[in-house]
Amino acid sequence: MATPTEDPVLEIDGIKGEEEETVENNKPIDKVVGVAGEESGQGERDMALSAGSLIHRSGSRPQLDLSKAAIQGNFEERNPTILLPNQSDDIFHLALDIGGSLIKLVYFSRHEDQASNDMRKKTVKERLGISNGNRRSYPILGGRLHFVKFETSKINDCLDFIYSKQLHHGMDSHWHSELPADDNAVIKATGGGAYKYADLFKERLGVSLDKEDEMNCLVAGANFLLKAIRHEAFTHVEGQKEFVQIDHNELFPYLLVNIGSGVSMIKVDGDGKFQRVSGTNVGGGTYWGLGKLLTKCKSFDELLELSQRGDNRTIDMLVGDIYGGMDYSKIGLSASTIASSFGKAISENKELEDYRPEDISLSLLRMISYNIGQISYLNAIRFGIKRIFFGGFFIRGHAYTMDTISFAVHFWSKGEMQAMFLRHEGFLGALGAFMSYEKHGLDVLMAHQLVERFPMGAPYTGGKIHGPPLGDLNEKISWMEKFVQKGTEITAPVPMAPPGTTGLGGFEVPLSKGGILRSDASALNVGVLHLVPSLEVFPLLADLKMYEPNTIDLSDHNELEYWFTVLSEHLLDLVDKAVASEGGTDDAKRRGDAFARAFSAHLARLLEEPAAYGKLGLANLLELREECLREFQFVDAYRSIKQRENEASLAVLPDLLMELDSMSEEIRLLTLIEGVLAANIFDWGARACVDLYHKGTIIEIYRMSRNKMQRPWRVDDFDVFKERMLGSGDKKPAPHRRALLFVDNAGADVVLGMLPLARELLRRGTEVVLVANSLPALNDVTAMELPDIVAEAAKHCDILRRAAEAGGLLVDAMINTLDGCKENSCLVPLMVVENGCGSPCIDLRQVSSDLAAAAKDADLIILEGMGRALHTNFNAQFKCDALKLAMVKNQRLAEKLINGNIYDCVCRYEPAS
Ligand SMILES: CC(C)(COP(=O)(O)O)[C@@H](O)C(=O)NCCC(=O)O
Ligand SMILES: [Mn+2]
Repeated sequence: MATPTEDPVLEIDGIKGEEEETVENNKPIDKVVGVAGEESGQGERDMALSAGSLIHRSGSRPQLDLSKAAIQGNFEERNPTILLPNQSDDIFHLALDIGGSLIKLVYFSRHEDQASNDMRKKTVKERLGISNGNRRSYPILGGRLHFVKFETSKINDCLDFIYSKQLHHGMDSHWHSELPADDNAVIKATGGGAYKYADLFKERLGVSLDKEDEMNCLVAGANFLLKAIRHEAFTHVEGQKEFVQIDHNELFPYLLVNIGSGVSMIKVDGDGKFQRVSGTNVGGGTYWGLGKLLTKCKSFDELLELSQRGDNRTIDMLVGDIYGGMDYSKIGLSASTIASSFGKAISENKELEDYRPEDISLSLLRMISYNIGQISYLNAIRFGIKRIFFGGFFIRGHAYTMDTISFAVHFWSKGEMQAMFLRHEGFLGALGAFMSYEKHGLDVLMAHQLVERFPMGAPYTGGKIHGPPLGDLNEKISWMEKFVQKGTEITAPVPMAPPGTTGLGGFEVPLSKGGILRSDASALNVGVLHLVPSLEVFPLLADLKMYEPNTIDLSDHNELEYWFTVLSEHLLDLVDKAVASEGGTDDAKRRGDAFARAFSAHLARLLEEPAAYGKLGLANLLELREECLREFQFVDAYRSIKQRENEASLAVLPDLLMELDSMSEEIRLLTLIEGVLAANIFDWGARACVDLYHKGTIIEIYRMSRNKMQRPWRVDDFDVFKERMLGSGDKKPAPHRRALLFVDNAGADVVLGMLPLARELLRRGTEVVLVANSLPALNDVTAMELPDIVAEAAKHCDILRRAAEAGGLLVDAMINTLDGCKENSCLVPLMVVENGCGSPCIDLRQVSSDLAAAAKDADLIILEGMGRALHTNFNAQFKCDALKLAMVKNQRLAEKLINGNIYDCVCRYEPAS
């Protein structure tokens, strides 16, 4: 049996961390499930202990209040501190939904970081007018919300799990094991099991279950998910998932159909405003109960799997059976319509044993799903509701079930209504129970503060615990090694029954494609939700509703296959670099191997079902790769390459600056833009460029690239840009107030390309903010690395030095400034902010609050590189002037996007719209 994963996690954290919650080094009452004292857990605990004395405590029940949460951190921190100004005391940990077949857990854990004390960042913040408001000055808070499920029949495993993580205690005893457990500990719980198992919880864990109304919880959970998670709802028609963007203002009313053992139909009119308008006793329990009796199946999933090989025509009475093979066209029924589920069994002289269990299961599944779809439709009609969301563990991500329900809704509504499903369908109740704590703060969070990630395990196990929790990375790797053997079965497309056996012969025909039906029926397609209260929408987007970051939509299968091949081919080289970056040790090699397996498995899964992880664009794939590297603790695979290229480029920078200074303004501007485009060739993420590096030194390649810069470029708006910058004739336009320069790669790209351009803007009186990644991605320069690079460059350039001083980038110089050198206050500053991401691309719906603050006074943005200006944001429209600069380092992209060739350049200038 595979080891466990607890996958869907809401992380309340500046930048993500490890997915697995750590396990405390506590002694068990009876049996500990988990790994004691593993490294990260101990670290987390130690930090918590040392900071504990700073936290104000009271005797009241611990609560979590995320309202007005804001990040407080510095460039050096991996997990910047989040301050919760309204967080009064401690936090509460756990909420449960104990259903007939599954127990769902939502629990919160938090970890601490040191407070930020970075002078450099503080000054930049002051410059940018970012205030810390009324934040309290204790060093907290980051955390995660985890989602886990167990089979109810294995409730003891669940209790062990809760015990091993000490989830049943408030934070005090969790982090201070010497403190006595809280005798009055109460856990919010919903579902029938909250009553049934209350005594067991008291007996085993000494906690009381505080029962929450199930409907209340379902609605609260659904409302939260539908408002806060971008790709939560989807339609499922003929095997195809389509994500539906729900406008918050148009969400209500909707019909929530929760299909558990029985079925509830709830009309939802708002937060806390709902009415159970109907239901049916024919639900998941009926399918499983009857199915068990009729087929001797041992589990729900086994029964579901059987249905995939079934042919219901052998047992259902079809219209054609009654009408001699003819349609009953007068009332619109085709011969293949089910006239009566199981109806054939009356007329045939057969016993139960004469029917195939597969056929019985399919007939049952169709009977129940159609029936639920039909009753839901009738209720929607009754209340004039257009949208129906289906949830509950009956569905469990099973394609055929969803298709059947969708078909029924479509059929009866004559296409007027669409069934929709929820990716986190199984956790509605538990999430709602969590939200019933007095102050949980989740409801103030918005879509842009949630980032969904897909750590290994999540897509396959859907948060299901199969054994003790994964403790440390080592265990995860062992699990990966086992997983990969099994994973070949899991990830490879499931061989299906020939067409006609599953879909044909029914109540009209939902044409599910065979290959899309999966045998692992519990695939919920849920990832990990990181909750990052500090993220904001980039305020300069012209129209958020119209904004789509991805230029390449991978729903075109050819495109998908092409990019998958590119990424697969790149994998070996990447693993080499990653392993080398960690000293090439045996441990690094093992992790490298695990990373390669994990990433390949992701690719295989996505190739099989591109919508498995939500809406998929190229940017998501590139980010997935970076996240996967981090999951296996490769912090910065290109670290030494970046250093080497920085050094080489800094060495030639003074000569370049001298050369530039000898030019006229016009020629200089052109040379600067050429320089940016030419230096963008240093891209370790592009196959063609990596091959180039074997053929020459950095400086040789740079020269070659510069010499090839012939205008016109493939996209060439330089003249319009020049006019805006320099004017024409006597007209001298005012300089931009502030420019945001989204920089790309380390080395020549930033040092010989973007820095000289920044210098030119500074010289003209424009404030410059260099916007760089928060976390490493390929050879992209990070915000943490930039100040040193700028400081080095400033040694050879007065303009850069003074601007960097004014922007607080040079710490020593800044101290002088503080000592009384007033002169600097009138200088134009050069600053650095982090963008909030760790990917070669950028989704401007989710950027750091620092960047959002810096954007407020900006009237020019310059996006540089393939990732930021082409793969994403090529079509983005801005409220201010925008310049997009990139060299296209991929032949196919060049053909598709600009009808050109590899190494062609893009200089797209778009004045404020
Ligand atoms: C990963 C990248 C977007 C990085 O490009 P950059 O933003 O550094 O210009 C780019 O290298 C890329 O799309 N690479 C994959 C395509 C290829 O190897 O041809
Ligand atoms: Mn890059």
